[in-house]
Amino acid sequence: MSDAETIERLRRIGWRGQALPAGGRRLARVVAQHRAGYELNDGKHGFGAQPAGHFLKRGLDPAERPAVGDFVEYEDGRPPHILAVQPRRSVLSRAAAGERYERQTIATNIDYVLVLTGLDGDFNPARIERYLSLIEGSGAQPVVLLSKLDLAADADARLAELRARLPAGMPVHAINGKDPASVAVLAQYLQPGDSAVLVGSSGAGKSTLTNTLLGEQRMATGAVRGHDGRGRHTTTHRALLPLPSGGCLIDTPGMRELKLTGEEDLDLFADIDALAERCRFADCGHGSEPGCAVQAALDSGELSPERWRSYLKLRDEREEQAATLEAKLRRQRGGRPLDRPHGHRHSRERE
Ligand SMILES: Nc1nc2c(ncn2[C@@H]2O[C@H](COP(=O)(O)OP(=O)(O)OP(=O)(O)O)[C@@H](O)[C@H]2O)c(=O)[nH]1
Ligand SMILES: [Zn+2]
Repeated sequence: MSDAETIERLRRIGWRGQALPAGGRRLARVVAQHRAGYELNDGKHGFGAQPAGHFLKRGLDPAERPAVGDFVEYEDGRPPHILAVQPRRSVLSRAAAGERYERQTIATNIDYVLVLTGLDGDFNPARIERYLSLIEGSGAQPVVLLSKLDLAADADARLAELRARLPAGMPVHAINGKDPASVAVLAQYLQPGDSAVLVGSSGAGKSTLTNTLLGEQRMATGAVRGHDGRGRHTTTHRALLPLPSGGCLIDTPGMRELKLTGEEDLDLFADIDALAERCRFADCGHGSEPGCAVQAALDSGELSPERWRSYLKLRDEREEQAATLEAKLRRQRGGRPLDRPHGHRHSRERE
């Protein structure tokens, strides 16, 4: 196969690089990560691969290991070996829930994160804001999608509520995930070379929307879920799905259970931060302090009470999460605080 053909094939699965690697190395995208190794796709075939030894070294920052979405250079063999990870254009990550403090990479090289919420009982603006804060800083663009438009009597009110809460300019689309005409509005995020992930709680309609985008029945949906009818997880694989519109969808069950990392910026609430800078006291608690710009904005209606409450909730959640992570890390280091190098232990303890 010619280089031009290879490049064309890789572009189809989201590669944005210019030159193919030299020295007999090939390129493919990581579509799944298992305990036993990786699954790669080169735009034509899926195949298993192992990471080269240097990726397994203890003490290596987990962020440097190959992750779903990565374009990797590999060497053919039995099995093929991943030798290098190409620079990433975006990284979605969260705090790992495990023993040690680690940032877990959920997916890389994602252009759009489609945050899907049903306009039914699933509808929860606070949860949408949490997703958005997870995406903040990743390099990917969030898009808010509301499914089950066909079932919702109060869709307009819910849309208005949501738009009032979200930052201006945040794309929001209400769709019927079962209807190709309704879903067509998403083509702008799924153009050739684009990579998107679909996140949202179980039953929100991720598989349904994926099927409509694919134009075929590729994934098991809740409709064929069988006896319990409660919408338990049915999607058991991760995959890279090239779409007819030219983009591709990466399916990452890892994002389903959302956890804040304690590291996110609260950039979503930049307007509130700007307000707080106008408070008379730099350490204003925005309660009953004199000259509090936040309270003044609440009084004048410039800041809505809902938005202020979500800000406080998100901030508390983030602080709690950060404290948990810090406690974990401290336990792991034998009780020493975070930034204390081993050699300074005795002198610091006398302080
Ligand atoms: N009427 C209507 N039903 C929908 C829509 N989207 C999803 N559904 C239904 O909602 C149920 C759950 O949809 P799924 O696509 O399985 O949800 P999911 O997010 O993939 O769920 P998990 O696989 O558990 O994560 C199914 O019965 C779908 O048919 C929609 O836009 N309109
Ligand atoms: Zn204040």
